[in-house]
This record gives sequence, structure tokens and C-alpha cells, in this order.
Amino acid sequence: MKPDQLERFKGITVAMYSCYDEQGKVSAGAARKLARYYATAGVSGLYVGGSSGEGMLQSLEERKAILAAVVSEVGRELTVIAHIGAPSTRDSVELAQHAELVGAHAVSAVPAIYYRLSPESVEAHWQAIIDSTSLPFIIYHIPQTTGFQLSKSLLTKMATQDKVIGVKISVESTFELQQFKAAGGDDFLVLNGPDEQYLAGRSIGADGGIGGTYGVMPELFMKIERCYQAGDMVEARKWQFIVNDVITELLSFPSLYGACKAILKLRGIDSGNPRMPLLPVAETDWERLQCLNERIKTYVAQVNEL
Ligand SMILES: CC(=O)N[C@H](C=O)[C@@H](O)[C@H](O)[C@H](O)CO
Ligand SMILES: CC(=O)C(=O)O
Repeated sequence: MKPDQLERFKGITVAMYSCYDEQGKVSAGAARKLARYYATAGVSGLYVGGSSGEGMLQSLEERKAILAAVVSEVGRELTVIAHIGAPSTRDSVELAQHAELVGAHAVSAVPAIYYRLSPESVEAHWQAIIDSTSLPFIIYHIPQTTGFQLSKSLLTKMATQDKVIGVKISVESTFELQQFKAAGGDDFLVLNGPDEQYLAGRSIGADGGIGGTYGVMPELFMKIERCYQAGDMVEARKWQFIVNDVITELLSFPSLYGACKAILKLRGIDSGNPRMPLLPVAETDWERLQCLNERIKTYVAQVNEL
């Protein structure tokens, strides 16, 4: 892909949360509202149906409905990346073809989950997805949940294809991130996964980031990015540390996504509870959550003032 076409995948891409109604059914209306909230905040893109989006906990029809709603709401303003990874290649291909049909800008997939797969299997799985559409493809490397260790040699091989434009790497080793960037080359995107290390990832070669906690504080991640681009590392670090305090608190709830979705609910963006086995916020935790939301709001106000 030409370098100027890669630009739209850089910057702050919010890994969107799941969107359900009160009965726990997928809600296109809630998806539109949440997507609009992020477009208004001014992020670069949305990553739909990934870990944060609970794609793995939904049926194919539900995943399609959410993606279609998001693309029709914000697809002309934001870059929409569809995570179409599923346990089977067949389902992943079906979702990828649907993503192309509704107008997503790229597809992305983890290795097929549950089975311990050989590199040959994962390669064939990804290849079938890549060949099934004309969309760009972004590898999703998250070994702590998939169990699959992506080698530099498989990454390098995949990256030679024009359609394979990048990798989202959720490994906490920034060294591995740097090695992937070196292997992929200048025109291959490396997108930072661990939100706690956004600045570290950027500093060592990431072109941008896709994250699950961006969704409750996109303004703060955009601030870090602006500081980084301006070369103000002291200020960038200050905001990364603030963000990390918030993330530490978010991770102290029984489910990160339950906490994030509850924070948005406090702001009037109701996307329902996460789906079991992910837990909602317990009654007894709401006060703590409210305090956290207030803290985030104070930080956002500070960023907006500057
Ligand atoms: C393991 C995992 O889910 N990583 C996410 C994405 O890569 C991150 O966005 C984390 O949710 C975030 O960094 C909080 O630890
Ligand atoms: C966390 C993340 O990037 C995802 O939802 O896949």
C-alpha cells in the first residue's frame, strides 16, 4: 500500500466496546451513539469487534449488525477497522466479506483461537482471510490471550504482501515491537497494543495505537500523541503517567470492560453490561467508579484548556 494511504490508520484508534440493550441483545442504536461520541471527540479511527468489542462472545449475525451500524454512522469521518477473527477460518472469511460489503476500511484478525495451532495453520488461516476480500489486512498479535507466538519470520513473510499493511501488537515487550517494525519496514504499520506503554511504543517505532482504555479517555491519548509529535517528551510522559494511574484503577475492577462501559454509562452513553462471563460493575463498586469518572473528567478539562 502507498505510504499516503497508510496515514489514516495512524493516530488514536479506539477499540470500541460492545453495544447491547437492557436485555443484553446487540443494539445498533447504542453502537451508533458510541461511535458518534468518538467521532465528536476527534479520534482517528475505531476498531470494532476486538477484545473490547467482545466479538468472540457474539454470533456472526450480531457482529455484522454492530459493524454495519458503526460504518454507516461514522464511516465517512473515521477509519473503521473490523476485527473479524473467529475460531474458524470459515467464519472469519464470512465476516471479512461482510466487512468489505458494508464499507469497512480494513479487516484485522487474531490467529484462530482455542486450538494450539502451528505457524502453518495460522498462516493459512490469515491467508484465506486476506484472499477473500480486496481490503487491507492488519494482523492482531496478542499471545497472552491467543497463546500463539508470532515469529519474526512469519511476520516478515506476511508483510511482503501488499494487502498486509500492519500489525497491532499487544505484547508488553517494546523490544518485540521494535523488531517487528524493523522486519516490516517503513511502509509497514506497527500499532501499539498496551495502552500503559503508548508513549514507549511510539518512541521505539509504533506508528499509532489501538487500545481498549482509549474509549474512556480518548482526549488524554490524543494529548500524549500531540505532545509526542511536538517533541515535548516531558509533557507527553506526564500525561502517560496520569493515564497509567487511571488504567491501574480500571484494572482493579472484576472486568476491565465492565468498568469502562459503566464509566460511559455515567456520561449518558449506555452500551449495556458486558456479556457473561465478563462481569458488570458490582453495586458496591459504583461509588468508586463515579470517583474515577470525575477524576478523568478533571484531566480532560485540563487538556481542553491548554
Ligand atoms: C491484553 C489486552 O487486552 N490489551 C489491550 C489491547 O491490546 C489493551 O488495550 C489493554 O486493554 C490495556 O492496555 C489495559 O491493560
Ligand atoms: C484492546 C483492543 O485493542 C481490542 O479491543 O482488541
